[in-house]
Amino acid sequence: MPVQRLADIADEGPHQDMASRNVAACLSGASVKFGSFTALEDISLEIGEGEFWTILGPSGCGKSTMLRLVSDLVPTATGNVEILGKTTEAARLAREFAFVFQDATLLPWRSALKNVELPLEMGRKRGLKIPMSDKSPQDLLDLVGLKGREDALPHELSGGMRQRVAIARALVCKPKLLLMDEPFGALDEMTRDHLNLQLRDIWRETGVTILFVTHSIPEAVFLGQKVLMLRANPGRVKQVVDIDLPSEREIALRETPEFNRYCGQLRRLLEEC
Ligand SMILES: Nc1ncnc2c1ncn2[C@@H]1O[C@H](COP(=O)(O)OP(=O)(O)OP(=O)(O)O)[C@@H](O)[C@H]1O
Repeated sequence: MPVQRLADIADEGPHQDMASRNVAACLSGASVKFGSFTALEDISLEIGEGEFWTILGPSGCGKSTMLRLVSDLVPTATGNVEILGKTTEAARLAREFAFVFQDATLLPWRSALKNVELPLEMGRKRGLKIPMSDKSPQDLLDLVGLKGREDALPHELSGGMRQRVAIARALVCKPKLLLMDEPFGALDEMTRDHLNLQLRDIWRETGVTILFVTHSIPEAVFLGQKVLMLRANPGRVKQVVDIDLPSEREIALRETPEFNRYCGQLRRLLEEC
């Protein structure tokens, strides 16, 4: 599958200056309970605007719950969560964030372009003043490498293409925060590699903050500036690992000793969780 790369990206742009960063998400001693079960406990984190965080941890440790907490889908039992200085509810109403799930959840009777336009249409129908990307839905489809496939119906697209439509749809309301829950988990390795490259490009082009849940250690290292390792029972922060790798990431990076050192470090951390 040909990959459309963004040739004109010269540097890290807004992502470079980590010292003077604004905060996209601030969690202070946040816990989540389901009945008497504590899913997340005492989570304190500051995620800077424009940063790319990946989240790893054993099955059931609370990775998805963490995204649901940030996106106002589950309440805090204790502690506090702020998104761009707002409550999670205010951030949700202002459409500060968007979700991409493992399943693209496209409407099967609408074309790729019509699926991308859907959030704008729904906003208009409800009379909501919603933010719009500087890029048109067509531009966003181009950005994710689907130029020429705008009229295709979801069943005419591959799984990877459907996920790209879902990413374009997530970007159409210009979210400041993109929450991605194993979006490439069901795809074959080659397609996943291509989409990893494209996602890095999209991140650098748009400046969006990304929280990305994955089960794959190499994917977490390849994508992230920081890897959040959660441990289980109850879900707590095990460690945040800074990934100090070049900002230009090509697939060949995965064969370097530095990359494999990070993978080894995270594998050992995961074994301790
Ligand atoms: N609505 C709910 N009601 C009760 N328990 C829940 C609910 N949602 C999640 N849980 C529990 O909270 C814990 C964390 O679930 P979560 O889905 O966040 O884990 P995860 O790390 O994303 O798992 P996986 O890696 O397997 O996808 C699990 O024990 C799960 O059973």
